[in-house]
Amino acid sequence: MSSRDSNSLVLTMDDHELVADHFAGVKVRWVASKIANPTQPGLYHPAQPERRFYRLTFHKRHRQLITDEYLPHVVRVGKEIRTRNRQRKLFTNSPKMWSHINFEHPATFETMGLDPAKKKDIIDDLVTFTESREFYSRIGKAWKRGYLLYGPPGTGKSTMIAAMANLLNYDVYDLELTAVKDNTELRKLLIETTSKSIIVIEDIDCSLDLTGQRKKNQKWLSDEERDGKQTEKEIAGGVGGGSSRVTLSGLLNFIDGLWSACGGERLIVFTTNYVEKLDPALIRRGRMDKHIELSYCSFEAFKVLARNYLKLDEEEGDDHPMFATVERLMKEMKITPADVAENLMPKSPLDDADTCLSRLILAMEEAKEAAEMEREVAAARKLVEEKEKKVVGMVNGSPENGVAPH
Ligand SMILES: Nc1ncnc2c1ncn2[C@@H]1O[C@H](COP(=O)(O)OP(=O)(O)OP(=O)(O)O)[C@@H](O)[C@H]1O
Repeated sequence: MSSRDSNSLVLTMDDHELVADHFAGVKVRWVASKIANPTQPGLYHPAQPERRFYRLTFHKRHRQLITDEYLPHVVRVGKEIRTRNRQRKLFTNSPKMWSHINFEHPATFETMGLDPAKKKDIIDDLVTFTESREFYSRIGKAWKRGYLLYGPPGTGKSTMIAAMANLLNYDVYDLELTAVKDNTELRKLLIETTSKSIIVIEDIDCSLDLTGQRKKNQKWLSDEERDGKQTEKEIAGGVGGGSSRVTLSGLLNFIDGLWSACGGERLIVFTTNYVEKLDPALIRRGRMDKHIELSYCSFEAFKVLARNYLKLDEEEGDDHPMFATVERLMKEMKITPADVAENLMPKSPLDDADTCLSRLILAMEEAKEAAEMEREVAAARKLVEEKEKKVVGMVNGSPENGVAPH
């Protein structure tokens, strides 16, 4: 039997069935029982459901152990199982409210092309976070952690968020800031998020005007605001374009104050392709606790992808004859994990590992040539520009720019 919105099996006990359990060397017995409701259904008394319960029996000398340790243990493990089995959700914000679909992204850290040491560091950090409820409460900090994922497009930022959610069994709230009307709406949406969730703001550099300056394109400002009746500070950092007026300060307030007060186990993840564009206030430690750079594919990361995509066995997976060429090329040019993945993907049922690796090598060689060509063109252009400057300098007679005519 499966629960309403989950694919996992749910086992139940039959009436009067007995199940034995052992805890700290003590044997206990659970029996499923029920009591029929004594009231007869009638016109004014609709039929009441029977009362179902579990009877626990154990030797009386273990009473303290059972009440102090065993029962809390059962409750805790039960909650863990429920969390593990529940169907997770992907929420997106349509105007004013969250709507959701089932979250079924298959990415895991195992399948991610990432250096093993970096992978371990991130997994350890996440697992430590989830196990630190008491630590956070002892030091008086809200049980939350901020991650900043940055790097070029196609390096796995979104994939990593899915892997995080799958590792921790969290829901994902994908917050599109440009669809949020103002700070009040932002606050409302964030209060509605539940515990054990990841709140994601992708491409944060595109979502907020993080320079703290007014954007030139201020279509969303009313005439009053444009006339300066609202202070510069109030609107600074508002979302450009669209009709959103979420501000940087609104977002910071939420991260520091309100959200912290919500309690519960939450991660917030920002992603960006341009970390240097972000306001330092937004990403300082304490707000974004862990900064993770996702970059071009390393040889170690390639090996993970190759093993997964090409179904290489253990031996081949580490030392295929074509790997040496890939390793050499990776030192000479940059390729994103997304491009590696795309080239390793079989394009026909006849494609075997060698075909896919040859395709990758060809793509890398072509990209390397194109990059070299681009470099040569750029160098030639620079040379021409410098020569032009010199000529202009000579014509103008400026000693700084060229040789002054006598
Ligand atoms: N490190 C990786 N490991 C495995 N697959 C990856 C990795 N990086 C990228 N991919 C593959 O490339 C595709 C695009 O990756 P993803 O969307 O995660 O990149 P991104 O960094 O979020 O890009 P963008 O900045 O454009 O949003 C994914 O569907 C995935 O299949």
